[in-house]
Order: sequence, then structure tokens, then C-alpha cells
Amino acid sequence: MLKLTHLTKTYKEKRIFQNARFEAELGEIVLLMGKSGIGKSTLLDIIAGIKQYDSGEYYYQETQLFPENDEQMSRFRNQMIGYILQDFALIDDYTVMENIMLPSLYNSQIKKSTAEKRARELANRFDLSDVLAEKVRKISGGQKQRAAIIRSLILDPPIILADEPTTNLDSENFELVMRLFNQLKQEGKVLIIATHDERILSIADKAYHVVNYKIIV
Ligand SMILES: Nc1ncnc2c1ncn2[C@@H]1O[C@H](COP(=O)(O)OP(=O)(O)OP(=O)(O)O)[C@@H](O)[C@H]1O
Repeated sequence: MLKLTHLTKTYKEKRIFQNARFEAELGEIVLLMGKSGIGKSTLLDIIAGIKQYDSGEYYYQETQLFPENDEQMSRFRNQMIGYILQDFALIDDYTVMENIMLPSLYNSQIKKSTAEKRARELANRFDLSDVLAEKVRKISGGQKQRAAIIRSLILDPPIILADEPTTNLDSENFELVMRLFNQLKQEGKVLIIATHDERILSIADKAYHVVNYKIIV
């Protein structure tokens, strides 16, 4: 279980969360909805340990996480989190395969050959096999989105964070991603998805909305 309580976050004078609470269980697909600029990406970044918050308590399973503890947080991030970022954060001059393999470079627990096999299987499933050797700058927006999704799964993490993961997908790839998300849920992972895409509601266990600095169901 992943839990944040009494969460308060401000950027300079701008309040984002005030005594907010967020909870997600393993095996759940949880949506994070709400107006643009309301704090959805900020919450994902807090969960990933990329952003600090002013106060609050953060637990994963029985362990309390302290964002100011860089060593604890980077271990947690590397081992537990797959993050599909809104702008994909791919490196244009690297090939699709090199981008997908990036997380495995920072993780000594997975063999390169295992990661590569998983990359090829996922690429095959997402119709990306033909562009694995292409530089990212040469592929389409939808292909970039699928590459970013595959990269987040390469280490098989239990927590998947996704920021608007379906924006660039046509209906065929949208369906593929929905099936994949459902499968990840069946495997017992938790998916936390910030989105405006109401089509995803059909596979969600819970939809949170950010309203008045709180995160409510
Ligand atoms: N590093 C920062 N410094 C100052 N303000 C920030 C920073 N990052 C985000 N903000 C502001 O905080 C608010 C919440 O941003 P956030 O990106 O979390 O919203 P969002 O709900 O994900 O929006 P969108 O749906 O448009 O992606 C916005 O008003 C944004 O401008």
C-alpha cells in the first residue's frame, strides 16, 4: 500500500495541497483527475520522490519514506517506480532501444540480457520492433509515447506512474495500452495515472480529483 497523509505543498506563494491524503493499493488502477494546473503532476513527482513537500507523511508498505533522504529515495525510485512522463523525456540522439534500456544502466539487480529480452517482447507487442534501431528524433509522437511506456516497465517495478499516457495514441494503440494496464493490475502492480482522458475511467478502480487543495474520490 502507498499512502500520503497530511500532505502540504506550496510553490513560493502558490498553495497546491493542504492537509491532503492519498492512498493506493497494490493491484489497483487509480486515476488522478482535475483541472489543468491543479497539481496532478506535482503529486506524481512527490510519489516518485522527485519533488519535496512542506509537510506530511509518506509510507510504502510498512516503510516510512523521507524525501530529504536522497539515498533512501533514489533506491525506492530505482527499484519500485516506473514513471511515464508527460513529455516522454526520451533522448533524441539515442536509439529507441538505448532509451528503453536506460533504467537498466542504473540498476545492478537486472541482467542486461533480461532487460533486452523484455524490451524486445514489449516492442513487439506495441508494434515498435521496426524502429528499435532508429534515433528517437526520427519517430512519431505516438511511437515516442509507446517507447516511454515500455521504458517505464523495463525493470518490472510494482508502482507505475503515468502523466497523460494516452494523449498521442490512436484508438488501436489506446486499446493496447488499456489491455497492458489491466494486465499489470492483474500482476498486482499499482498504476497511478494523471489524465484528462475519460476513456480510462472504464478500467479504473478509483478516480481521485484534486479540488480545494485536497485529493478526493
Ligand atoms: N517548479 C515549480 N515552481 C513553481 N510553480 C510550479 C512548479 N511546478 C508547477 N508549478 C505550478 O503548480 C501548479 C500545479 O502544476 P502541475 O503541473 O502539478 O499541474 P497539473 O494538474 O499536472 O497540470 P496539467 O494537467 O496542465 O499537466 C501549476 O499552477 C504550475 O504552474
